[in-house]
Amino acid sequence: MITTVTLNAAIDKTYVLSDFQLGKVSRIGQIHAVAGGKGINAARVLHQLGIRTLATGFVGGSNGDFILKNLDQQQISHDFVKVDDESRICLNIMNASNGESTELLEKGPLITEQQLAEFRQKIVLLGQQSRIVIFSGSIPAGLSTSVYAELIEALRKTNAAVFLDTSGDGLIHGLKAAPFFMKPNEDEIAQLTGKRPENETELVQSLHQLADSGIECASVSLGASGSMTVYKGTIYRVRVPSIEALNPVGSGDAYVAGMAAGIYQELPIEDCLRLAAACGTANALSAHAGFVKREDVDAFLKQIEIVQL
Ligand SMILES: Nc1ncnc2c1ncn2[C@@H]1O[C@H](COP(=O)(O)OP(=O)(O)O)[C@@H](O)[C@H]1O
Ligand SMILES: O=P(O)(O)OC[C@H]1O[C@](O)(COP(=O)(O)O)[C@@H](O)[C@@H]1O
Repeated sequence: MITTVTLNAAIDKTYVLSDFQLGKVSRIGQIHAVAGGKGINAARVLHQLGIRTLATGFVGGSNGDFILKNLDQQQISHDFVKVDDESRICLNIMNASNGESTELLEKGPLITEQQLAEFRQKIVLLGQQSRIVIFSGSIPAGLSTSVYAELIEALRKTNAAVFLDTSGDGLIHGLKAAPFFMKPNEDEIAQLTGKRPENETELVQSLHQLADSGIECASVSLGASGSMTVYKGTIYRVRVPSIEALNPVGSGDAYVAGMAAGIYQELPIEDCLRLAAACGTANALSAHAGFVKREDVDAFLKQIEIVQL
């Protein structure tokens, strides 16, 4: 089984507008609302790939009830710690006239020490039953920025391989706990290494820097330009087909899910990278965040180009 952790679960709401302008009244065309937050998005994609998955983390209030009900409707197994505060809404305003997305992300509920202790016990039990545990997304209020590092340490006594996909100080502390896999995007790699890579040579240097700090595998995702990965000291450049992206929000989560699915199925590394990239690209075709169609993934698998640098 793969367990995904979403400490800051959300209702991912998408408004599709024919034209969106700041400071003007806008009438909304379509609305989509699904259970979200990065780990839940990854769980949905894993489920769509047919991998046994369980989603955990914290949920609260009526938004939390919506999230659990929506997971049930999608037949995604879950085991969350309930909190008193309200889970957040993450709003993506999609401007259909130019394809631009504007994301407004609430900060999420307050988590108490006691609720964290309850979660720590749960994740160790789940870790014992999982081959992979994926920690994704921002850290809600009340929790320290070292929470991911602490939880990764707590999982050391299990055999689960840990994936980490977060940003800011949580990412910087998390790196010290040496997860098996990380997926920073360009902004996040700059937070980690102190320098935004300006070209592919600098990107390679940044990836070697991550590998030197004990990460076995790290991918920097580059949106429509694909990704670059270091695995056991070798660098792979992955290029994806050019598509008419509808909504790339959640592509990073789909990429992480594809990578986890590949590692879970013990595929060779190049096939893991192909599956990750195909899932990221397939997600960009969907209006929903963290959603892929198997037929799109299969079609893209044949079009991904990988070279070893
Ligand atoms: N517009 C796009 N066209 C094709 N593939 C895309 C596009 N956007 C994202 N992807 C795929 O999804 C992966 C992750 O997307 P990215 O936007 O880099 O992540 P994040 O959402 O974390 O910033 C990319 O490496 C690529 O494989
Ligand atoms: O937990 P965070 O970092 O606030 O991010 C939450 C948001 O990230 C997303 O999961 C999308 O992330 P990606 O586009 O990076 O995959 C949204 O669906 C969600 O609303």
